[in-house]
Amino acid sequence: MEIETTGIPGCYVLQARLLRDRRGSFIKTFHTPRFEELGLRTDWREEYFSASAKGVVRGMHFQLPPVDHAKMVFCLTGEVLDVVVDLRRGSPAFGTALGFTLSAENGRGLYLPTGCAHGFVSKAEDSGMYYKVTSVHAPEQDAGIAWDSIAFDWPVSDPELSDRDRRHPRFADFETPFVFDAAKAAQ
Ligand SMILES: Cc1cn([C@H]2C[C@H](O)[C@@H](COP(=O)(O)OP(=O)(O)O[C@H]3O[C@@H](C)C(=O)[C@@H](O)[C@H]3O)O2)c(=O)[nH]c1=O
Repeated sequence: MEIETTGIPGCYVLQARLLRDRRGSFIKTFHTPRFEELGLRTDWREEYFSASAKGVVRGMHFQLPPVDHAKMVFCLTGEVLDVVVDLRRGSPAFGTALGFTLSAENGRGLYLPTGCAHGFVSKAEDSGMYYKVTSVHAPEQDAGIAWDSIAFDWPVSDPELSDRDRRHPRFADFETPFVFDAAKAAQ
């Protein structure tokens, strides 16, 4: 596993080693000693996956304090354009939205620190997204901002959305509780 920095402090592209043989491929998505070496969190509390049809948008999601969490995501089937927005007041990247193509083919994942919103658009007929998060699901603190209220040029204009995702506040109206701490950017 190698990591690449992004324009959002503490948010990293995870480049897993993709091993191929005549049966198919093998990708390791998490290795405790390697994550510790890289200064990333290893205290994952839940994992889950979802499948999305082409053109579906999910997001932009995060959990509110005190049950906010770091998150890591990989795309196991299909392909997504994965999107991250920095919601941390005082961050040099506050409000910055970045997109990353994740697929089983490229073996790329994303590590998001606390204080970032996450979403994606599915670019394939069946995109499977796999997550780990550092706190358990808390429905009351499970929050979001509207996918189309961020500074990001989505490749879709009228995507399939959940009812919940239609109701999120706009980024400009969201009073963020997250504060940037440079010493803990990846936490
Ligand atoms: C996220 C989550 C949802 N659920 C339930 C709530 C609901 O009935 C059903 C589907 O939930 P959602 O509509 O929130 O699923 P979804 O829109 O796929 O939510 C996901 O979106 C992406 C962008 C993320 O970043 C993830 O962390 C997660 O928030 O699953 C849980 O029971 N536990 C969980 O951890």
